[in-house]
Amino acid sequence: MERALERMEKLNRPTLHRKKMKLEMESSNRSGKDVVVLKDVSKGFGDLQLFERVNMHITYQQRVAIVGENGTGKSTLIKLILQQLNPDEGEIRMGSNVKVGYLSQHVFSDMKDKTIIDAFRDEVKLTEGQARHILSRFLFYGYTVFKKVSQLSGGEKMRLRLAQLMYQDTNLLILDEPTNHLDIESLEVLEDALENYNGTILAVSHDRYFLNKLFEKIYWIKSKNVYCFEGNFNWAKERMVID
Ligand SMILES: Nc1ncnc2c1ncn2[C@@H]1O[C@H](COP(=O)(O)OP(=O)(O)OP(=O)(O)O)[C@@H](O)[C@H]1O
Repeated sequence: MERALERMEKLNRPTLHRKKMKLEMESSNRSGKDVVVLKDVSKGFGDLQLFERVNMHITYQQRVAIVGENGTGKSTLIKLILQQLNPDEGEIRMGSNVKVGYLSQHVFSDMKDKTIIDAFRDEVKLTEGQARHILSRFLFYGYTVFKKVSQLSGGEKMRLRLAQLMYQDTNLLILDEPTNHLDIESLEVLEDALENYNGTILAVSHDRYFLNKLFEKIYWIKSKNVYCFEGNFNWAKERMVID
């Protein structure tokens, strides 16, 4: 609540203090129209049945969010789509030429000793000058690019990972709770980047402001079912309460 108020105050300000980020996002090779299709998918762990006979259909350039109470299986659904887990039943299909970029909450565990610029250039082949120019758009100015990844806050790590994903050859971004623990400036960078992204976005989030601002289709997990709403989060919420 406090953070929501802080954000509203900031947004009501006539001018933002930082320079608006301008990204010419490359979603180079587009994917086919069908991006992710789930047909009658069921998944559980032992006695815990998470969902039964779930269907999903995500098409190119849709902004799709998965919501639901804690423990309903949102991250599990993402892991199924990423093929990190297998379904108990049903079929999961990725469309043609889908190139996934995944932003999880546990990034860079293997890159702790690298600097920001080295971690970025490991993933995106650019000269140092080009890399520094891009990193400044993600709020890493001047000598901050030489800071070690191990010293970064959660918000800084997210910005670095986002910078990598935006300049890699992806056309489907999968984001697991991307706004968790972010400061206001990092939230704005994230929102700007996603607004400008040319590909498809699939995110798990609890952040209502973020959900309403960016997403047009909601999959809501409740009581082992997944309900689909072609509208924003508030619209979906009204219908979930009525049903
Ligand atoms: N590999 C696993 N083995 C056994 N149980 C698991 C496994 N992964 C997840 N679970 C259980 O499945 C349930 C759903 O977990 P999941 O992380 O998908 O939920 P979630 O909706 O993403 O939750 P949250 O909103 O709290 O992040 C939880 O009870 C979790 O403990």
